[in-house]
Amino acid sequence: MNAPTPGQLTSSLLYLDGVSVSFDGFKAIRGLSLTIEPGEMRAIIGPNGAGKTTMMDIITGKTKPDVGTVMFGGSIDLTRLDEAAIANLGIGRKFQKPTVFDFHTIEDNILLALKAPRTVARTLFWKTAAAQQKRIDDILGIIKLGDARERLAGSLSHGQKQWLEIGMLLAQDPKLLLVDEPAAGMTDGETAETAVLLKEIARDHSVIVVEHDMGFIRELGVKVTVLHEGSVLAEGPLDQVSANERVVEVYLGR
Ligand SMILES: Nc1ncnc2c1ncn2[C@@H]1O[C@H](COP(=O)(O)OP(=O)(O)OP(=O)(O)O)[C@@H](O)[C@H]1O
Repeated sequence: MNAPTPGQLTSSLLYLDGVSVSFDGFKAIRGLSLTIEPGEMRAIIGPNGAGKTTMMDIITGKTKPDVGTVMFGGSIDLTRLDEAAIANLGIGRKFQKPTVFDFHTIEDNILLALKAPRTVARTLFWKTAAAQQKRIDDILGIIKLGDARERLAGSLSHGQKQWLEIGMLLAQDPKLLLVDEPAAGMTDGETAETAVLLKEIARDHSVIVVEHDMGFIRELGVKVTVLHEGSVLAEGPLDQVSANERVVEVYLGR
């Protein structure tokens, strides 16, 4: 592959090439290459220890790669930026465990996220109360918690808390959302609703979802990347990667 060097343009929203990182001599990521196009939702699967979390840590700047290219928005070299600067560019991350403000209402949780300014431009944009309220209403509509807006976040089910946290991420208006195992611990009904929610969000955001729940991945209906031992083992539609012998051997057949 003719990898662009930092400073060169790529049309991909996110471009990883030849990325490696070691922890105490153990290579957790080895020669990882991955591209996400603008407006794409991608599912990432793979066995425990495949490097999924480490990959997310590299994208968000928590972990710096030893070698390799990590570019965002065509020309921004993420390896040179710290976590705060990367968040400011519009890369939002949702961890597995929901971290909402339990003693605030659902509406106030969204308001707090909206008021945590990602950029100066956004602060100005939300200066009118009416614009702010419309944005809150829109987000509550997307996460289907409009009727529960006055309830304390602490009273929500695990699944609803996950949706609220996704709403708080949306309030930050990210270009790319990284979502780690959203369906873990959810009921079947909540899992199905979460797939609908992510598909709606993916209409105007790029999304990377890490999941183990294959039924959920099937619902998403997007391209799947299988990670194994820190690099891409297979990539393509779910049916195609599910039929791959190596994928069955290292992951699906277990
Ligand atoms: N800070 C660290 N120090 C040492 N080893 C690490 C560190 N972070 C990750 N690793 C190792 O790197 C490998 C990849 O881990 P990672 O958590 O990225 O995998 P994963 O695909 O997210 O797994 P899971 O599905 O269990 O969450 C594992 O073997 C892990 O033990």
